[in-house]
Amino acid sequence: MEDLGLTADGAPAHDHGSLLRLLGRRPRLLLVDDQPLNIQALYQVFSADYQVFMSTHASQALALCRDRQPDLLLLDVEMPGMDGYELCRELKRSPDLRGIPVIFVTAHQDAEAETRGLEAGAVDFISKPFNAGVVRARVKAQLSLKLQSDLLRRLAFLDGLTGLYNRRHFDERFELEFQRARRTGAPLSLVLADVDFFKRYNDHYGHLAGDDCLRRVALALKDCLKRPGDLLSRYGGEEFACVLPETDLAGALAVATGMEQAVREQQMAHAHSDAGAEVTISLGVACVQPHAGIESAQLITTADEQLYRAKAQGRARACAIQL
Ligand SMILES: Nc1nc2c(ncn2[C@@H]2O[C@H](COP(=O)(O)OP(=O)(O)OP(=O)(O)O)[C@@H](O)[C@H]2O)c(=O)[nH]1
Repeated sequence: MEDLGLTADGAPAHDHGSLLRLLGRRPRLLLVDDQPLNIQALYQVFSADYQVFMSTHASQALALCRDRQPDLLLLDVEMPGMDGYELCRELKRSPDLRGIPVIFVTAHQDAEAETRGLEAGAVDFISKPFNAGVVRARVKAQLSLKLQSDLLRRLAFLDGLTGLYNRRHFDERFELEFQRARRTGAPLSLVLADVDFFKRYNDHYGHLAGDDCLRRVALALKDCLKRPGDLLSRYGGEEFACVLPETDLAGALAVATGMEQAVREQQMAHAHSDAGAEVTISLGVACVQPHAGIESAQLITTADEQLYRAKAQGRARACAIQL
């Protein structure tokens, strides 16, 4: 199961080591200074622990931010063309880039320059000539804050039990995919899956075993998805939703059938199911080629009706319909 970055007491990880472990790669640092010698000095401080990118022009640095998504920016103030303040303001205006913390490293020592930098959106201000230990410690402190805020943002969209995306994220992405499909004319499919006789499972095996069962179902479902655009989420208690962009009815039904099989193959004993000796799921599939006269909610209602039909027909199966 995916590491959600939670400590034993359920709080998000906050120490630098755990945050780096969760990041799973070396942090990316962008150095921007029009003087190559200054860049070189900073490079020597950071190259052992960071993946370092360098730029001597603010406009080039902006493009690098888009391409490489650095975790932190060390920025000089004085540069020909766009200066550091402007670059910082530009970053903070961009929804995709404003999360990158900026630290100014500058020969300016006065409070006015520092205030300007902080007002432009920087998180810290270091005067040159710098002390290597101090710069390293300040970068580490700001990087920890940035990684922790990334982690919190991620957790806000994840389900704590299964590690899948939660309902909130599903709602957002589903609407987005629906609008995208309406623009492109591509088919969009939705699969709703529900564990059969799960109340009886909980009653017989206990709630903790029920939780384990949901985790295993989640993993089995996840393994059935191969395309990067597919989105699986925990939709409700024992219900899962899967959005399949650019997927027609036949494709979606194939995915749903694979999911039904994958869960059955887990062979989790269910002594009180009328659908078999093991845990099974029922699935409802709906596909639409969105057009002006149709709302996203209709796709959900229709998939739900198909799920109901699968339950009524004896469970452990998928029912599908084209809208
Ligand atoms: N262990 C556990 N149980 C949950 C969780 N969320 C929902 N449930 C339980 O899931 C059960 C769902 O029961 P029902 O909606 O009656 O459906 P069902 O028993 O699966 O029956 P059918 O859907 O008709 O096959 C309820 O008992 C909920 O308490 C959870 O996070 N963990």
